Amino acid sequence: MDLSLSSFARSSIPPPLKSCNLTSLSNFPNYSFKSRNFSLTPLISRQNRRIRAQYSCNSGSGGGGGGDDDGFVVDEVPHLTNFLPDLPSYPNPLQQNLAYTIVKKNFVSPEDVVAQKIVVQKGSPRGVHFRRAGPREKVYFKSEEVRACIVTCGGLCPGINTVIREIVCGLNYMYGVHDILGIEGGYRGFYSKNTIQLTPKVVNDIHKRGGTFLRTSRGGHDTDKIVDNIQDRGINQVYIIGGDGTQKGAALIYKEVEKRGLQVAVAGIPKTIDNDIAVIDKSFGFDTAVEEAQRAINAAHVEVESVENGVGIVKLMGRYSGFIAMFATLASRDVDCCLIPESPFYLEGQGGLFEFIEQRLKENGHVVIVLAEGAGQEYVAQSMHAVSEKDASGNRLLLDVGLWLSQKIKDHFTKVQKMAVNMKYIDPTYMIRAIPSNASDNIYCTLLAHSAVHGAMAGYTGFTIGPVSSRHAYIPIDRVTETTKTIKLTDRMWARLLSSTNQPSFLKGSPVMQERVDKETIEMIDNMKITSI
Ligand SMILES: Nc1ncnc2c1ncn2[C@@H]1O[C@H](COP(=O)(O)OP(=O)(O)OP(=O)(O)O)[C@@H](O)[C@H]1O
Ligand SMILES: O=P(O)(O)OC[C@H]1O[C@](O)(CO)[C@@H](O)[C@@H]1O
Ligand SMILES: [Mg+2]
Repeated sequence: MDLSLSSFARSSIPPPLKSCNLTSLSNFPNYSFKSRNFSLTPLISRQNRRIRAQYSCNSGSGGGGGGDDDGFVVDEVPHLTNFLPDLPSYPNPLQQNLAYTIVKKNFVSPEDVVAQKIVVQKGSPRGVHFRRAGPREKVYFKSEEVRACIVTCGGLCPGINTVIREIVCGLNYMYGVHDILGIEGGYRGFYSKNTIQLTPKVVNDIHKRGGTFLRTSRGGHDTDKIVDNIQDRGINQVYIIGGDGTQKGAALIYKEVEKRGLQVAVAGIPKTIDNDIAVIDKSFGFDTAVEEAQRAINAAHVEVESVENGVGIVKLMGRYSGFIAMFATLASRDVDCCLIPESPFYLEGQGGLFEFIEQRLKENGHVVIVLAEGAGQEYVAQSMHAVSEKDASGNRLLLDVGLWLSQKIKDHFTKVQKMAVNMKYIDPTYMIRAIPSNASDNIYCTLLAHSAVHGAMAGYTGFTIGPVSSRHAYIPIDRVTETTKTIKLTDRMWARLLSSTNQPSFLKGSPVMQERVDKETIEMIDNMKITSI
């Protein structure tokens, strides 16, 4: 009997919850629970995807249940059997795999889920959970019948090649799948290019190189043409590596595949140097990027320390989210000020950037500023009277805030303050993105790739893989695309940064900031004197 959560979802029978003390449940004779009076109501929402099992444990005087509603929610990933109910399953070939036979618990239990929030309060709802990633006892593909393909889309990021390599090797070595195609040059490669055959030998060394072995592109997503091509080529597993835009494209592919009733598993592997993908803890390549950024910050620091009134500016990537800038700043300790898209800043007057620079120059003789590329875009656009341009995927092309800020600082100090500054502007953005992944990212990429392979073989589809609260989980694609992850100015991490650099918070005097952050927070930060300069 299939005890997987998807089978519960399909049959509207909620999963057995070990946390509720139940004795028996006559409605569900196949499951035994330990408790007395119990009633149970499954609620299905979010297009039948999110399964909410509401448990009422009426156990009298504090009988140890989870309260009236313990708010346990599973954010369900689609399964091929949702639209192909007669699909046969097979024993997982990993049962015969030498490496896996010695593992104590070979397969992930179907009931294992990962909690999105791990910090909880007594009595609070148990919250959203995702299906835990890993190999399942049953698979829905015969290895010799699998024809997989891999595509990479969007910008570069350290580690893409490791993910490609590990999908190929994982499919080969764990599942005996030998037919794997590389789609070249992003989504448009499906319908405009020949494929390349990928074998462990072909991909053996690629993790040592930056970039993507399969090449990439922006734009060119045509769902019908892509799915026609998948169908024509007899592809039944699609591995799609890319950022938010790519994952939106993957969701459309999955929906079209479902509409056509094809036995095709669609697996998304989130990639973004900006670390702006929602739900997952961190994206691969991010650590490598932060580490590489240290070299640029260090260079800026060495330069400005060696001259009089040295002002170093380092521009890092981060279109809408300043994660690289924030973490690189926190890691370095040589940075005086970090500017990110989420926190509007201003230059002139009390509490402004110029005042802060002047003070640091007087105190230390130099200042280092780390700037995310998406910061201050509104000012640059105003001063350059620039027309907003877009790339092939529809992303707004950013103006060079680093050049703009360098000029503004030079002008201010020379003309207004009559004080010459020694400006050193470093733009290492592409250098940080184009390198191979470091050791820990390599391990992370391996886990992602293997989890994607296990998920597709187990018949899941329309899913993205990633760590949630430090455990790898299968997440419905639209959960990761519905919002962009940004730095919360009211979170403790940003407070850590402010108290480490002692930079202005720009809360006072910035109408935009006052709109974003509530009055109470402004007062609280003021009282904490983080803004004091
Ligand atoms: N809303 C969408 N629907 C379908 N396809 C999309 C959508 N947005 C983007 N795409 C496609 O996804 C691919 C990559 O998108 P994009 O260039 O925005 O990069 P990305 O995946 O967001 O990665 P990153 O921003 O990290 O570089 C492109 O081929 C683009 O056509
Ligand atoms: O110049 P490209 O390749 O379009 O990429 C630039 C953009 O890609 C990103 O690195 C996201 O992948 C952004 O930070 C950056 O703005
Ligand atoms: Mg994107």
